[in-house]
Amino acid sequence: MSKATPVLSVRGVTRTYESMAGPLTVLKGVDLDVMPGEVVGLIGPSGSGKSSLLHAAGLLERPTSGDILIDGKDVGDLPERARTHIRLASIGFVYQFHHLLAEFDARDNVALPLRIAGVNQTDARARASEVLTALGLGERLTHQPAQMSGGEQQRVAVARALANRPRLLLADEPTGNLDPATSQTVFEALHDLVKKTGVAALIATHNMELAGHMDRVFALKDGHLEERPAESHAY
Ligand SMILES: Nc1ncnc2c1ncn2[C@@H]1O[C@H](COP(=O)(O)OP(=O)(O)OP(=O)(O)O)[C@@H](O)[C@H]1O
Repeated sequence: MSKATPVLSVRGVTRTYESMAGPLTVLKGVDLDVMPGEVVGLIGPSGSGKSSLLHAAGLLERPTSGDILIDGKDVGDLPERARTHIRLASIGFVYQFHHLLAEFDARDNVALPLRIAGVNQTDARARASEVLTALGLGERLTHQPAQMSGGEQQRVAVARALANRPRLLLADEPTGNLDPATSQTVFEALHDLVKKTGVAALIATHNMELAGHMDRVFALKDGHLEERPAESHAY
């Protein structure tokens, strides 16, 4: 039986920034595979390079060296247009701050990227409603961000990232702005949907309680990834 292909493969990735004090290498040869339906946690102190790794994995930046493979395909040598296409079609992002559009309701915030991807209004709204309902927001479809709690707003951001049915979900401190109980609710909703849809998820977090519920956890230390022993007890 052939082994499944990872959705994301990071191979020997390095990232060096030029700074006033000289070159700063934050990633020193990172290897990581994330499989379909897997939730992988990325931990490490502030400045250890978590966002740098997510930006490389999300094709937002090119690593200094090493390869990024999406569904087994090396995307490093592709022109920017092709990388943008893969990003729009296959990768969803969730950030610490939701960046929802204030004048749009929940459904239209989620439908917007689908409209940009060419889905018609009726279908985009139907799919947005479906994902929002799956995240427990069926009663909030026509609420604007200001009419929702922080946790609800962040679940809308998760719905927006997943509405296009991406292969890969990248989240940078998705619950960093929420209180512990709300963090847990948002994470549970995200985790549940990842497991249902089979998307591969890589989630940077400072929240060790949440990290304990992920399938595997890696710590970034001195530019390298170290796997942390599983203490996970799945939801
Ligand atoms: N564009 C840049 N130019 C120069 N240095 C940068 C740049 N981006 C990041 N850095 C530096 O690289 C290091 C890693 O940053 P990064 O944002 O990846 O860390 P992080 O682990 O995500 O931190 P945090 O948990 O605070 O978000 C930091 O020291 C940061 O100052």
